[in-house]
Amino acid sequence: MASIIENRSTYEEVPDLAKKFINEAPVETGQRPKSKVSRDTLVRTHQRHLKLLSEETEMQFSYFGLLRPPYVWSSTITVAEDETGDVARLTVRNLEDNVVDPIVTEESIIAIRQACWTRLVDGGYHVCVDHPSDLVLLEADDDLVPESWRNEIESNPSKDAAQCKKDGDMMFLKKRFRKALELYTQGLQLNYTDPDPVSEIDFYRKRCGVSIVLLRLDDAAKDLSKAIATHARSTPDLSSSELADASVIEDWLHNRSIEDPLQISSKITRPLKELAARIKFDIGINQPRPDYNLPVISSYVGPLTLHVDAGNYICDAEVRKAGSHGRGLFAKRDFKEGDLICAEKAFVLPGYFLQDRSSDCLLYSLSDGTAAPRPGAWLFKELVQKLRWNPSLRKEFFDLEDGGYWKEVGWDVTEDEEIPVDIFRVEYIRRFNCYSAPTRSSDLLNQPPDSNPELRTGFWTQASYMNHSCLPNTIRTFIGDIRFLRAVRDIAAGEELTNQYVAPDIDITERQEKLRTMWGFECDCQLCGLDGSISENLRKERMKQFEELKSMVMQLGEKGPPTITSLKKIARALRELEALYSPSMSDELGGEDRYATLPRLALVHPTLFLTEAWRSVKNVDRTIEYALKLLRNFGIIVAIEGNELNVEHKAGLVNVETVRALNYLAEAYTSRGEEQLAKQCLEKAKIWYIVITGAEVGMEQFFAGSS
Ligand SMILES: C[S@@+](CC[C@H](N)C(=O)[O-])C[C@H]1O[C@@H](n2cnc3c(N)ncnc32)[C@H](O)[C@@H]1O
Repeated sequence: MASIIENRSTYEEVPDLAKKFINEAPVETGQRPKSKVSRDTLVRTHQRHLKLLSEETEMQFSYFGLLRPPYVWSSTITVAEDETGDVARLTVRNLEDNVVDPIVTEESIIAIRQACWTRLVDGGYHVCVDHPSDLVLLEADDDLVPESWRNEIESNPSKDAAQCKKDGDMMFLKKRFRKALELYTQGLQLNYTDPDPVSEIDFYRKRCGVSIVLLRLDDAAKDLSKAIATHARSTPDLSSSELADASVIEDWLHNRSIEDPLQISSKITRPLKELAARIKFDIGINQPRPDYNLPVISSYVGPLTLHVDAGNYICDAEVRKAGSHGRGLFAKRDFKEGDLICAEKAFVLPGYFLQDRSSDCLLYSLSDGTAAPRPGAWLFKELVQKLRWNPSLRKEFFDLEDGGYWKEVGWDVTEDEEIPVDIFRVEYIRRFNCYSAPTRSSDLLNQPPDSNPELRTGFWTQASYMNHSCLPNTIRTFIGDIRFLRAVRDIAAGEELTNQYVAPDIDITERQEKLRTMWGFECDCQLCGLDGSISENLRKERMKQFEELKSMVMQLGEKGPPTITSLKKIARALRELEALYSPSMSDELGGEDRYATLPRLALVHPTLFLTEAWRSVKNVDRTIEYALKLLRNFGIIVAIEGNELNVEHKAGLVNVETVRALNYLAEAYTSRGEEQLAKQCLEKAKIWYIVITGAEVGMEQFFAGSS
């Protein structure tokens, strides 16, 4: 047990030092501290840190890293003493703490479960609480509070229920949400002594609103159920209805259905109805059909308005065993190219961009030395909090892939037991299953090729069951916090749905290395099977020629608009590289065209360059030739018979470049007067546009001038 004797400060330790202390810890485990820093020294140092933080200067401590204030997000550090007068630094990690609404305030009395000490370089000691539920704030009259401290504690002046409500409202306005909760709870207790249903409903409603803000959805659902049941019991028409039973309402709030068979929404007042809608949305509603007004959703989404009020449509895909790949997501019905297969709202999506390198927070894994910068750390923290406060959401989350962690260290949790929120397990699940997402996938189309698009990292539960393929049959896109999954080609019921975790590197060795280190597997898709079966010599030769071509292209780019001679030179070099994929030129391809329907990744970039270059010099025939080659190198085989365009891509990659290639073809066919072919190219390009952006939004501008 410890008492907070000094105001808070937050900062981080250098992870390597923390690791060193952990390694040395066994020698001192179970002992009382050997050396002590005096209370005065500790408080003085802490005050210096606080001053530095408030002055917003950079700090260089002997045992802390070079950091910028404020460090409120990852851990909270303060000074505490126990009843014997021993003083130590106290670090609490993963607490939903912030400066405006602090949890551990000055003079708080806390009990720590499984308190453990580590030694600091200045000889002082450090109590560390890793799991937020290991820290309990005690009330002044709690039996655990030492006798000697009780006399010093001022007792709370007694209030009546009306005063509690007023003070709670004030705290809510000041964003002191936890204090508001406390006051509403106190008010409710006082209300029991002199029951008044109107006041009771009001307290439950207010407490429910605060819990929603704090993402404590289970608590919010409990309070709203009680508010509705009290309302029903005190309304003559409803007093003997099912609405008077709070457990019926609670089940309805949790059942994820859009159905309302008891007409609960229409029988309650508007404020209660709005809270019910909020809770159901936040827990997750599943709708049976893929009907979304995408232009409207897209229009109000922005960096500060990521959260979309829409239900999930996830019912036409199911989780099943996927052979050696563990579990996977499978189509429950046939889908046509371009169809929406799933739409899912994020379980958690914090607002930080991955590019935000001002790392005032780092999530450091002492076990494998990996470090996640601020957006990853923030995602982890929000996951911990959401799971901690909402036991109803845990089963779904903890069923996900954790790389075998829980199997190794965990135990069987029975149905009636609460699943523990093991923070290491949360972190493993985060690492294997998070996705990066733009605000809107269509925004990415307008960015220059080498720009660094603004992405966030978030977590979608159903998406977490999807396995990777370098030649996927679906593409995921985002509008705000909703993830859409569309079919790249026709998919039959029962087929596994795959997507690309990352775009494949040209070289198979690099490709597999990335998948192995980040997700612990090697890809066995058709392309990896073939690329992996050819000799190292041929692979190296391809890469060598690719690099040479790339530098030719770059040099040309620096010299201004290309000349016809220079383009012909690059086209010659490209033919040599093409030969390395051709059956006739290579014994090891065995005379067979093994790449006949597969992407030839090393050829993609030079072909793209030549397509755009021929278009820029207005050579229509060459533009058509190279646009078709570009599609072919992405594994998309286009056959033209008369006026008919036939596009086959069972193992092809659809992306912005292939949409552009079709657009260039449409343009070129139009200028040759082959309107029918142009129309078919454009129709296909428009379907693929929706596949790669999620919606038709922005399509007109993208294709402007080519129809
Ligand atoms: C996002 S989860 C996908 C769902 C996972 N298969 C499961 O059973 O929960 C990612 C993990 O799935 C496995 N995985 C995904 N794609 C795979 C593939 N192409 N081959 C083998 N394993 C794969 C890897 O273990 C990876 O870490």
